[in-house]
Amino acid sequence: MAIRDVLQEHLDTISTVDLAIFLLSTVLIWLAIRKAHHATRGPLSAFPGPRLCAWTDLPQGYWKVTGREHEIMADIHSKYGPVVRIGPRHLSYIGTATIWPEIYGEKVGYAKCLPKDKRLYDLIEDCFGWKDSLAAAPDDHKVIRKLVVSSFSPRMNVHFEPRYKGWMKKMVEQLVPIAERAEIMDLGKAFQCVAVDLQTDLVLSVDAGSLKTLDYPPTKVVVNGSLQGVAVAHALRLFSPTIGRAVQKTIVNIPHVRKLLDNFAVTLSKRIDARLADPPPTNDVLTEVLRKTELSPVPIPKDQFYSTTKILTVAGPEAMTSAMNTIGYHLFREPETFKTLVNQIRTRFKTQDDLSVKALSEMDLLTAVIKEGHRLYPLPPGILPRCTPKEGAWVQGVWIPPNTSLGVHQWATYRSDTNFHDANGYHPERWMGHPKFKNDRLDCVQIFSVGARRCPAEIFSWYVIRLVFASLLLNFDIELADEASEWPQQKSYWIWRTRPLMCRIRPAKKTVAA
Ligand code: HEM
Repeated sequence: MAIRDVLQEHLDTISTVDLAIFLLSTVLIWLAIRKAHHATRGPLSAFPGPRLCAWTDLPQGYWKVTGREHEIMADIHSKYGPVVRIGPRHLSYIGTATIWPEIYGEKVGYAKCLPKDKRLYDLIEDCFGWKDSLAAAPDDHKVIRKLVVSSFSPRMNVHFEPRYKGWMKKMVEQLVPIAERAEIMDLGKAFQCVAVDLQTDLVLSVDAGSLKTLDYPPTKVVVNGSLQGVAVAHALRLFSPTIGRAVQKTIVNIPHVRKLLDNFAVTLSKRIDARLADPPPTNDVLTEVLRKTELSPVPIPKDQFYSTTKILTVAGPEAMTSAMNTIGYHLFREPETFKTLVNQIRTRFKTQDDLSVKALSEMDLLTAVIKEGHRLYPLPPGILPRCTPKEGAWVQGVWIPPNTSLGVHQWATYRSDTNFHDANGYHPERWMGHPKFKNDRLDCVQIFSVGARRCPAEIFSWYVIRLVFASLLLNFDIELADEASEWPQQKSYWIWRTRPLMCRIRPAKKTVAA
């Protein structure tokens, strides 16, 4: 019998359902073999890591949702080494002075910077519809960034110094009555309020009025309320960008959530419109942004201009507050460092008016305290993910295949014993050349990132953080309250969900007994 006849005979006896099951099984088996090959023999199989992570992004997604991803990743790095495979297409690195520029720096010229991993960065655009510089694609980013960098130049910081000092005075005035009653308060509120008011004034010449109430502004409610949702959306996008986006769209369109997000965006838009209609007598950041917009050889779309202005008034204060919380918490719980710094400040400056950005930048202990705080609770604690392009990329002499998400894990880097002596301990003296810490790799700390997409407001942040702490220590005696004992247990959902920083404040004595 010819082969054709045999096949014909069998096909006649196979039902359509059997055929469908057969085809489906074949596809599933083929997919399973492909997955197994990618997990165990693919180009990333040479990297160590938890076995399940080579097969699926589920563990990584789960860690993100728990809010404890930072600690889990530090454990994973100490078990598997400096480069770990944390997903089928994900690598996490312990940062060093050379790894940072390799992943985040310009490779050859600007265009060769690794693009951001959209699975995280598109989340913001999909929530608010903002096309800001954080999430912008490389070409758009090039244009948007020019709008903001000059606003934070050293020259502009000198121009803005009287404004900074004005806001410090207002913060102190608001805290004086509380100190006179020796009350316990959440000092995090003072950090948040001064950051929001100062920044809104700087960008839009508007008084946001937060310090007047000394309470968290409405933006904080939106940010804190959405953090875990953002982590869930991110986790789903790792698993499947399409499903993740669909679920996120469903959530943000729940009427209550939509209203909250829209109110948030509309309030900001109205503030920008009001400022545009009524220019202030002295230049603010928007003056600079408008000037750059007019000079730009490429027309800047209106939505990009608004989004950029919005991100400056929202992302900045959030980052500053988070940084000041961690710097404060660690400083206030170390009596020796605290007393030494207080005495230095009260000896050098007699009144609030004496504080100047230049003089403060010469105070080594203050600088060290800020750096050590940044190191212990970096923002963000996790990875700023980048993605390899279609031709792949070379990192540390190893070829990484296309569409691999990779980045430096900040928390794991800064808590690694390979980089720091007593990595989990608080030692500002490591930044002051103390011999005990001579082997510390201080240059692996890049809290503001590096390369074309690093933070444009680094100098500004330094100025303001120094002024805030000097103002507090000059005017108040501060003590951590028992209620602050749980502060370190705060969770991270890409950024920190900060816990209250409960402190008792009193009017300052002249110097503090050593
Ligand atoms: C201690 C405070 C701050 C820290 C630790 C910090 C950290 C960072 C980091 C790590 C990035 C890179 C993000 C990425 O690669 O996705 C970044 C970007 C950015 N930061 Fe900051 N930042 C701080 C304060 C501020 C302030 C006060 C402002 C606003 C005035 C600001 C505005 C921005 C903007 C606009 C970007 C996007 C830059 C770009 O894409 O070109 N930051 N920041």
